[in-house]
Amino acid sequence: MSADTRADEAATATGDREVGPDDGVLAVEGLRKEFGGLVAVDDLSFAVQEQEILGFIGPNGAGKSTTFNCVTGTYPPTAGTVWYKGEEVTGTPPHEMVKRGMARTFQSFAPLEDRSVLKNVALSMMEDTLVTTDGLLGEFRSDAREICERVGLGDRLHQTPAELPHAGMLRLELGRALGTDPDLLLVDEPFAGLSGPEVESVSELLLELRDEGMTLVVVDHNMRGLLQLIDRAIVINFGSLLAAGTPDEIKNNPEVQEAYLGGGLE
Ligand SMILES: Nc1ncnc2c1ncn2[C@@H]1O[C@H](COP(=O)(O)OP(=O)(O)OP(=O)(O)O)[C@@H](O)[C@H]1O
Repeated sequence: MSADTRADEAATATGDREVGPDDGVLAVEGLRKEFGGLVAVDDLSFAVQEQEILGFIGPNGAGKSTTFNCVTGTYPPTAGTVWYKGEEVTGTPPHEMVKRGMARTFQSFAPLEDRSVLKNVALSMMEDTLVTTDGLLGEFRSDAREICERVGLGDRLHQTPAELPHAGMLRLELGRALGTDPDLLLVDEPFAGLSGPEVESVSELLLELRDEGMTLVVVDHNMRGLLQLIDRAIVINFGSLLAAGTPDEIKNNPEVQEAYLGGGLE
């Protein structure tokens, strides 16, 4: 990353400069989301560069999921602008954002419980196809199998979600998102409940996706896992931007340490 880009990002992070449509593959300016009297996200601006892995960090209730929900069209923002690939997409509904190449995973898994792993992934690939017969699903089956293998579920194709261990559910959630063939993937807590080796394995998969051209935004509470994975992070607290920088800059930022852990980021 050039010194100019870094300086620009620093200016953005401190609110010295407005974010615009050309600032990244995803650009967000002045995002605000209110729920009744509660301000969950307050004047948040950031940009995500193509093919980077951006960490999205903040304590519980900081507004991370709400930001994801506003960016992906699940919630209409109260104010602010979202651009994706240079086009304004503020308030565009989720199915339209998926068509434009943006996918997300959820903290709470919602696969179709009565369908196999393979069918769950195949169904995510069908987009607007309004047919759910096994015959039509068959067209998607070989690509779905490849995705299942990719996310480490190649030996569990015919199991139902209920038969999967926690890490398997997480992999299925990733598989269902990959089934939509995204250019930008927002990943909500990919490491939650995973063992050390599982964190490493999921990290490797996310890095591979990035190396193949995908852009990723990743939220997680596992700071150690996250800081090893990401190129850059933004930190929010009480819905507002607190800091932006490289993993080292984030680790050494006293405000971040204070807000996130009450000092001492490991
Ligand atoms: N649908 C909603 N209705 C009302 N309040 C909401 C809603 N969604 C989120 N909030 C509130 O908005 C604030 C931000 O929540 P959000 O889930 O975005 O935080 P978060 O950073 O993702 O937290 P966590 O790490 O615990 O998932 C919280 O105070 C939360 O209670």
